[in-house]
Amino acid sequence: MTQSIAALSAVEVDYPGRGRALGPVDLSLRAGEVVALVGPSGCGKSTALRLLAGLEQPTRGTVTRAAGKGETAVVFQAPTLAPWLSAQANVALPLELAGTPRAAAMTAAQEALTRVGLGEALAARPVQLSGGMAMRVSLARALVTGPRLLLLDEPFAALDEITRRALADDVLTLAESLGPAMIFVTHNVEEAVYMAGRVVLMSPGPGRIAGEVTIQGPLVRPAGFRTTETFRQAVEAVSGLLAQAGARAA
Ligand SMILES: Nc1ncnc2c1ncn2[C@@H]1O[C@H](COP(=O)(O)OP(=O)(O)OP(=O)(O)O)[C@@H](O)[C@H]1O
Repeated sequence: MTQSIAALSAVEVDYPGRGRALGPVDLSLRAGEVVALVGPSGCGKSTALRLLAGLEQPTRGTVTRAAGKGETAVVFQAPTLAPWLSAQANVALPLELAGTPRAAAMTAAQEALTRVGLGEALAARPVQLSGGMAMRVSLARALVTGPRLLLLDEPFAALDEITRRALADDVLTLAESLGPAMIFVTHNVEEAVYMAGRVVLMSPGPGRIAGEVTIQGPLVRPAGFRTTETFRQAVEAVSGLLAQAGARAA
């Protein structure tokens, strides 16, 4: 059986004054797999991601993480780049903080930026970057340390459709060559089905796993995948489950 990189077992989260926000939830991420987390607003997707990242502890239940802190990378919707640093220095930062000498960190950052198509924008400051470029820098910064686990919280939500689609392909190509287990939150059903081998649906009140849809096919999707019957059926299945989860939320 493929190794579990991170797992939630019978996990529950209570927030003071709010009661149970999440659980019980069981969710396991295997090495090299791409999982999408979809569900109505407030159903606990970000909380589940923070637990898997080790950024938050559950009230009850167990979080198992084979990927250590230094092997886990998180990308948020807002790129959170340091405005006073160049793109290259931003990407080099996590390596430098981990003790890599500056010259080696800058070389690795150049390679990572080249991989995401920004080899010509090394010296650019964040203010000079478009939203899509800033997200690419964020991705390069997340991947430069060679994480075993990559978590993305609505990474493309602020971007236009064409940029989203280009980035989706880039992320899959990078995931294929670098091999981290990847889990991302999205509100976009087509994006979830396109990018993930497994779409996990959550329902609110408290947040639970409401269902799961597996999508066959290679990690890097072939041209025209969005027009295939496999894609259409998976979108229909996820949309059906999402409607049920939403009805429970209403
Ligand atoms: N630190 C906190 N204190 C109190 N309540 C919280 C805290 N963090 C999250 N919550 C609550 O827990 C529930 C789950 O929140 P979470 O952000 O995980 O949901 P989500 O599915 O990611 O939502 P969205 O899609 O809107 O981003 C929500 O009702 C939220 O208000």
